[in-house]
Amino acid sequence: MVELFKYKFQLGCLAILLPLLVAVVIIYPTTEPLILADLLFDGGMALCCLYLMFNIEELKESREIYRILLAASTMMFVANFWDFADELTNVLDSKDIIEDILKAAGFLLFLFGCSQWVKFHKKQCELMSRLAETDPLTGVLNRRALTMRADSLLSGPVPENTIVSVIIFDIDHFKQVNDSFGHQVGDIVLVEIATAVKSVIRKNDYLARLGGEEFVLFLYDTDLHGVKQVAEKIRNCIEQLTISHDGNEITCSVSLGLATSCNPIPGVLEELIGQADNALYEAKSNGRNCWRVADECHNPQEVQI
Ligand SMILES: Nc1nc2c(ncn2[C@@H]2O[C@H](COP(=O)(O)OP(=O)(O)OP(=O)(O)O)[C@@H](O)[C@H]2O)c(=O)[nH]1
Repeated sequence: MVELFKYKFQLGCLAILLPLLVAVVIIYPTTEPLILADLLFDGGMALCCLYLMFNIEELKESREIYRILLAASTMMFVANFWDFADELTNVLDSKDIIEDILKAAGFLLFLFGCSQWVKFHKKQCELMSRLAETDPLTGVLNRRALTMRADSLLSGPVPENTIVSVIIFDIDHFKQVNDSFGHQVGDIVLVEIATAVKSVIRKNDYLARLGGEEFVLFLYDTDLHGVKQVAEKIRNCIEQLTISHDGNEITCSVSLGLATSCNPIPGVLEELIGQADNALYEAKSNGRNCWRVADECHNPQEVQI
């Protein structure tokens, strides 16, 4: 009901101003063109400001940015409408200076409000793209964002002989952590593990959470020797990690599957994830807390760095 009233009120305001503008054109056909143009301009500006005022009002957000824009559009509306009424009734001159000051102040405030709005909008866009790209629990990338990043990297010029690799790792017996300490502690463990892994990889390696307790790491320009070193670093750092919570000391281990490709084209990531997943399965069946390489799955070797 309130909404309807407001909508009607808005229409009502427009309905008053529009006929006034029409009246100007009809009643003053002999008016000098410049004065007529001035009248139309002031009336048009008053209408635009009124429209802006109501649109900001309808947002119902009491952010500073909207308050500034609302104040600016109100000032400009009052000044323009006043000017318009002044010219129309020929009361002229007396208050011109006040109208002009109000108009100028409103316009300056409006410009300031617009610049603030651009900054606010930029921040909102950044926040939204961060939310769309990251896993809310651990803050690492989600699978979709990882695929997009890898594909865009590989669709550009890639130097010859570039080798790309993938590591998938999964926390061992994570169900036991949840069952023993609760789901919330399980979440803390996931965050700690993601943080620990981030601390041992390069800045340009992409870490993402595939879901549950499974993570994937995309390594650009990393050959088999390199990916084995990274896998061992991760395995070792998680093995050393102790998470303290409510007097409990929680330790974990991870199993890892590795895959490498010397054909770095868009789409290769999905292929590598599939291969690394098979290798991860091998690592799990071979006692966990170890890594296996996709091509070597049928002839698994012990960790040797
Ligand atoms: N706390 C928490 N637990 C999760 C989340 N996602 C999945 N899980 C749990 O992770 C556990 C995964 O269990 P399983 O798939 O049996 O794997 P596991 O116990 O780690 O055993 P292995 O992988 O074979 O070593 C389940 O208990 C899930 O409920 C999450 O976001 N937070």
